[in-house]
Amino acid sequence: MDQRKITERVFWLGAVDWDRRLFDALIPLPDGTSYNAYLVRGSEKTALLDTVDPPMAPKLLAQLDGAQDLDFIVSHHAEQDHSGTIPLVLERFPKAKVVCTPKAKGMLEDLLYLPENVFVTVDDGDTLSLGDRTLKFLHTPWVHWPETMVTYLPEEGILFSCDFFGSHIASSDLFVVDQGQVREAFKRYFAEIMMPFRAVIAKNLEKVKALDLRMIAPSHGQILDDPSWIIEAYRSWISNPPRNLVVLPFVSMHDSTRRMVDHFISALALQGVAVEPFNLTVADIGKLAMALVDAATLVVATPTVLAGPHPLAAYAAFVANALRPKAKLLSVIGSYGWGGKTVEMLSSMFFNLKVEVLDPVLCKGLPTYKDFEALDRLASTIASKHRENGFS
Ligand SMILES: Cc1cc2nc3c(=O)[nH]c(=O)nc-3n(C[C@H](O)[C@H](O)[C@H](O)COP(=O)(O)O)c2cc1C
Repeated sequence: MDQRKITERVFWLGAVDWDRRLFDALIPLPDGTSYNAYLVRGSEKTALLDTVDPPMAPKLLAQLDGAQDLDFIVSHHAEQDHSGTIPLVLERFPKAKVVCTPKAKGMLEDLLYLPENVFVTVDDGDTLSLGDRTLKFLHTPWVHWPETMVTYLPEEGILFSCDFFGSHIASSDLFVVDQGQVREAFKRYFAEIMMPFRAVIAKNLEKVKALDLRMIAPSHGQILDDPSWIIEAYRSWISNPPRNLVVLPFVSMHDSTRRMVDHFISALALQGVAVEPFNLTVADIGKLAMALVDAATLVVATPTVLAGPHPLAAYAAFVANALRPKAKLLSVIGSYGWGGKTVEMLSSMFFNLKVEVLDPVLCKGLPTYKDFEALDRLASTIASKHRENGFS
């Protein structure tokens, strides 16, 4: 992809990664992704905002072929998918200065071996004149690392938001064309990357809302030329009360837990509670994260294996705890053969969540009618607690 003009003074550079299917060695990318860099050409100075993931460096460098000068490389975020090509850009433009927060400076030194003398650090609210264009830097610590910032271009009303408002989408459309189509990608990104920092994101959302905003240009996915809907979507994901929904990650080796899960899904449905089950042997962990954005209740279903939960259930519990969803209720169901500490071990893994732990339902071997009755009671308890709390 060649560089693309956004306005007379602002250009998209970067790479569309159509084939990538896994991010951070963890996150599934069903739609690929992009690494967006932006070039702002003022009447006197030129700035490149972020770079690309190192395997894509040749694409960015080719887009910079023929560029006369580059005065600044703004690094919003030290993670290598945005910063990793800074050393190569500096080789091409040795006089360029790297503009970042004081915290990012240390991190870029650590992560990229950048020497101290290439940096200009900026405080929250600082501006940098490029002549007839101005870069205003807004610190956004913990969106989603401690060193992050965003850049506002007041003359154009553009916010270069880096990972904030990002989405993993590979597309030839520079701008969002169909909000309905891309909403899930934005939600997936929020769930996987931003949800653990909800309180901080809420504050930064207020900062962004105060700007005269015509465009949000993130570092992954498409540019938003109608920023209002994504700001409202973020607000709802952060602040809306949880929904009348149970997220049910499960695993079963010999069908006993599976039979409990099937019964429990029906029992919840009969009580008017929505359920999203995730078979952990095949589940897309991004979809699980998205469901956790909304769910009022999390129930983990697992057999006992070597005295504790099945490792896949432990993995799902670890991820759910790390994402810090707004769930208010938690329980465990599953089957065992002779004994173990499955419930104790799983419950102790949710130390980040402020949840009420409901009585577990464990059965020996295959579930009997008594176990199904216990599952009915658990479903009924969940339904009434959802009703009492007004989760709809
Ligand atoms: C590798 C393995 C390890 C197991 N370890 C335990 C254990 O430590 N304690 C226990 O009570 N049952 C243990 N079991 C038995 C299972 O928990 C039991 O068969 C259960 O009913 C399986 O549920 P499932 O049909 O949903 O897979 C183990 C089973 C397997 C295959």
